[in-house]
Amino acid sequence: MTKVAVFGAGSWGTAFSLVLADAGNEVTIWGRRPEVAAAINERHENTEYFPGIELPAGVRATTDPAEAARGAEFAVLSVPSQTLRENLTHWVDVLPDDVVLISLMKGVELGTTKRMSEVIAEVTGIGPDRIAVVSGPNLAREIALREPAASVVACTEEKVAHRVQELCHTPSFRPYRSTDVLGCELGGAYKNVIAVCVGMAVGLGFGDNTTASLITRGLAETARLAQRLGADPLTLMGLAGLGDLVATCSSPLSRNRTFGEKLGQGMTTEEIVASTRQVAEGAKSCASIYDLAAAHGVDAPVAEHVDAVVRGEISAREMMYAFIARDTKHEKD
Ligand SMILES: NC(=O)C1=CN([C@@H]2O[C@H](COP(=O)(O)OP(=O)(O)OC[C@H]3O[C@@H](n4cnc5c(N)ncnc54)[C@H](O)[C@@H]3O)[C@@H](O)[C@H]2O)C=CC1
Ligand SMILES: O=C(CO)COP(=O)(O)O
Repeated sequence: MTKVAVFGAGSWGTAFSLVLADAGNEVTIWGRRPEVAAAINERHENTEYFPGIELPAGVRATTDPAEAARGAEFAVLSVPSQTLRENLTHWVDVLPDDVVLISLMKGVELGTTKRMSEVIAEVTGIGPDRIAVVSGPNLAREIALREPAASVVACTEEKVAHRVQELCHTPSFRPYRSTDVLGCELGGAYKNVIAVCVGMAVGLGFGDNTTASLITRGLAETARLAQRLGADPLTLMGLAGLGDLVATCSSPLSRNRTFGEKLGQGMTTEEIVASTRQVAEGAKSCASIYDLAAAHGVDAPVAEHVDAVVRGEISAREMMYAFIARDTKHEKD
């Protein structure tokens, strides 16, 4: 049986642990809160995030990172993106030699504009051939309910992507493989920003023309930056791009879309943050993605305007009409 450590007992860390256990692996989750770890061990349930959903017997939990990592062939990282660097600094010494790291996170670091795989490489010194990412239309609750879904496992070393693919293939979860780590990560992080934007349109009471226009132009913006950075534009047409974008922008389960909806209804960022414990990555990554685009001379109006609304500099309504007022241009530009 393969031993897998999962760092992060939130929604996706827990749901992905269930996938890994369904695939026949022995999973130990590291969680910060003792009561969450105790409920997983004693009741086979993450009472905080998925009350009522039974976790397989192959999933255990601990608050001790060394215990979670002991003997693990793979270590999955699933904490909020902006906390990864600090957390990983504490975990790096307990990671077994030759471990393969798998990032589930969809964000870009503020200040450095680094993707999560880049932060992992920097903090651990592990090469890209042992760092994989999993990204796709995978709303955690639907995955935990074993509703059929597909995803992408990306690693620059295809053999490793293949190993991770086998690690998480179950009767309800179908992973495809890719070597385009950059495209997959950027697709996942950018769609969160676009979902915040779409949520604002929903909150303002606008209909499907508005949301479809934002989704489509948001995807064009993502592909533009991805291509400039060296990704394969076709990755953005796949599960980690279009697939995830559609799922997140259309689902009331999405935290990012919900965050935007509340902005559209007139709540401030501070009020929304105070109203939930769950992370909406797009509300942070809008700033880092905009910085990344600006540094590479790429036009990124969605990231730029979402950031301005999140900061309270303009209203959601002003953002919507600012998009329409932009200079006309060719659709391919
Ligand atoms: N929830 C979903 O449907 C999906 C989420 N993701 C991504 O997975 C990553 C993790 O998100 P979720 O599990 O959904 O978030 P969550 O908000 O459900 O859980 C985050 C977990 O991290 C913990 N945490 C918060 N701050 C922390 C800190 N400073 N140090 C250590 N732990 C901390 C929380 O206690 C919680 O256990 C994000 O990057 C998200 O974009 C990706 C695919 C699906
Ligand atoms: O990444 C996700 C689905 O693939 C989850 O989206 P939210 O973080 O917006 O809930």
